[in-house]
This record gives sequence, structure tokens and C-alpha cells, in this order.
Amino acid sequence: MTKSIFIDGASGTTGLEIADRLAGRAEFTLITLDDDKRKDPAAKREALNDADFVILCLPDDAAKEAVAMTTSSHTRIIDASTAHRVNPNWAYGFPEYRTGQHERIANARLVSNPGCYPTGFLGLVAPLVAAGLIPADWPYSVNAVSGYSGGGKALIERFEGGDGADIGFRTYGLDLNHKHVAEMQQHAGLGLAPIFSPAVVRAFRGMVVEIPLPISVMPGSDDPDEMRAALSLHYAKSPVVKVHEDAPPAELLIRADQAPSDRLDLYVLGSPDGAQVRLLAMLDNLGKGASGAAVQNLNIMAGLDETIGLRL
Ligand SMILES: NC(=O)C1=CN([C@@H]2O[C@H](COP(=O)(O)OP(=O)(O)OC[C@H]3O[C@@H](n4cnc5c(N)ncnc54)[C@H](OP(=O)(O)O)[C@@H]3O)[C@@H](O)[C@H]2O)C=CC1
Ligand SMILES: CC(=O)N[C@@H](CCC(=O)OP(=O)(O)O)C(=O)O
Repeated sequence: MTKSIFIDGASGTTGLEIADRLAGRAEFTLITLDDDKRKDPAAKREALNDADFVILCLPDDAAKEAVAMTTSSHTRIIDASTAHRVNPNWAYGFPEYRTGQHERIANARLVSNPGCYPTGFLGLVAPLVAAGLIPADWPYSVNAVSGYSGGGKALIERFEGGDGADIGFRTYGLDLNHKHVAEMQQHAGLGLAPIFSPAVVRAFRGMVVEIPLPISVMPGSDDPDEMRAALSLHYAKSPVVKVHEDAPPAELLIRADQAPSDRLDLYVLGSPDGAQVRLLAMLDNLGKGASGAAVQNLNIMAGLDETIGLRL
């Protein structure tokens, strides 16, 4: 039997990409609202409560409102926003990051998609902390760049035509209070909040997340070969996460016209003297960082092959 899906925020950046990935899927029918009704509370309430699956692609406050409007117990929700990522009543929608999470998502009614930057950070740090190869009590730094679609319609408009049409590079989060910090700390099980330095480059999509590790002065940290081996083992069965074991690449590029991807690529790079490590994650902020993750979670919740509709 086909399941019905309502994407709330279907005409936004993340919503459109989810609809794209679901196009032609016989297992699902899409509930849609006309443009003049997409913010109409009565029309939304009906769609939210009729659907088997709701995918929220909304700003945080609107996502909380939509959850409050959904009173039907048969409706299962995937929220792409930040609103519920550290809420214990919601399953964290990152199936690969720790053992048992795939099953938690499969059985959950409420699933919160990870943020795009935390997907890169947690994909690297969470399994290494859990394996005891790097310390939980360490002030980690996270340096990251995103394509400008990461800021949704407003940042796309700014980069493509607004007052930011000449921006090449934009660092931000300068108040050291970015909304992703709590999520990174909580799901990696860290004693200290990481120092997060995000930036945007002039590419539509794509993301690099880097954690530099001065391992020679980090108590209880292991060498890069051990870290790489542990990540390879952790992700051995994943069709989505790839740990690169070959020689270090000369460079990693985000192209201005980067193709969509739902993969997560991980690198552990060590210095010649073994004193330093760079942990690196590459992903698409709109792929494994948002829409691809939502479709993967939908597949898992619906009991289907998790890769259907993904660009791997
Ligand atoms: N872009 C990305 O890479 C990522 C985004 N996310 C998260 O996904 C969510 C959506 O982001 P994104 O798609 O980028 O944002 P966009 O701004 O591109 O889209 C949001 C959409 O929500 C609509 N909207 C706002 N309020 C309501 C409401 N009350 N009812 C119905 N629709 C409403 C907006 O309408 P209107 O068009 O009228 O403004 C817009 O179309 C956010 O929480 C974001 O943080 C998560 C990971 C990555
Ligand atoms: C480039 C850019 O602006 N990125 C967004 C994060 C995108 C993302 O992960 O979205 P959530 O808001 O759902 O966490 C930011 O830093 O706020």
C-alpha cells in the first residue's frame, strides 16, 4: 500500500530537493497544497494529520508550530530544522553515527535530521570518542565551509543577486554561539563545547568540515592509522559513508557547479612526524546534510532499502 507524504515548506530549498529525490517513487503519494494555501493554518492542519509521513522543511519556529498542529498519532514526522535535534523525545536522524541508531530511526515516530555541519563533525568524532581513540574531554575546533544554499532562499538570493553578489568568502558565527554547537557536543558525548568556525564560499552546494587534532599533546589519543581503521570498521557496511584509506589526496575541491550527492566522505590525514592529524569530512549540505538525509530516514522508517532515490 502506498504511503502519503506531506512536505511542509515544499517550495523552499530543502523541500524542493526532497520532492526531486521522491519523484517517480511508486511507494509514496505526495500531498500538496496550492501556493495560496501553503501557509494557511487550516489547510496545513488537514495535510499534516492526513499524511502517513510529514517532512518539515521550515524555519525552527514554524517547525515547532507544525508539530503542535499534528495531533494524529499515525503521522510520523521528519524535521529538517534545528528545533528538535537535542530533544530526547526525538530520534536523531543520523543512522550511521552510532550502533543501534538505524533501528531507533526505523521504530521512531519523531525523527530530527542532523544539521549539515554536525553531520561532518559527528561522522568523524562520535565513533572515535566512543572507541576511546580521542578524548571526550578536549576543546575540539571545527573549521568548515559551506555552499551558499546552506543558508536557504535568503542566502541564495544574497549571493546570486542581492548585496552579496560580489562575496567570494564569508566567515560568520562570530559570536561563537552557532546553533549547531549544542548538537555537536551532545551527540559526540563531549565534556566541552567545540569552537566552531563556519564559512560560506561562492559555490551553490558542497561542504568541507575539518577538525585539526594536535595528537602529541592530547591525552589518550591514538595514531592516525588506528583512527582510520576504526572508522573504516565502523562504516564498513554503510552504502552512504566512505572512509578513504588510500594515499592522502593533494587537494579536496568544492566546485562552483558541484553535482548533488548524498554521500559522506571521510578522511584521516596524519603529519609525517605523527604529531598532528586533520580529520576531514566532505558532503553536500543539501544532500547528506539535509534532503538526502531526510529521504534516507524516510526509507528507513518505511522499512525500505535506505538508498532508494539517493545520489551515491
Ligand atoms: N539549506 C540547507 O542546506 C539546510 C537546511 N536545513 C534546514 O531546513 C529547513 C528549511 O531550510 P531551507 O529549505 O534552506 O530554507 P528556505 O528558506 O529555502 O525554505 C523555507 C521554506 O519554508 C517556507 N515557510 C516559512 N514559514 C512557513 C510556514 N509557517 N508554513 C509553510 N511554509 C513556511 C518558506 O516560505 P517562503 O518561500 O514564503 O519564504 C520557504 O519556502 C530550515 O530549518 C533549515 O535550517 C537543514 C540542513 C541544511
Ligand atoms: C551556510 C549556512 O548559513 N548554513 C546554515 C546551516 C544550515 C543547516 O544545517 O541548517 P539548520 O539550520 O537546519 O541547522 C547556518 O549556518 O545557519
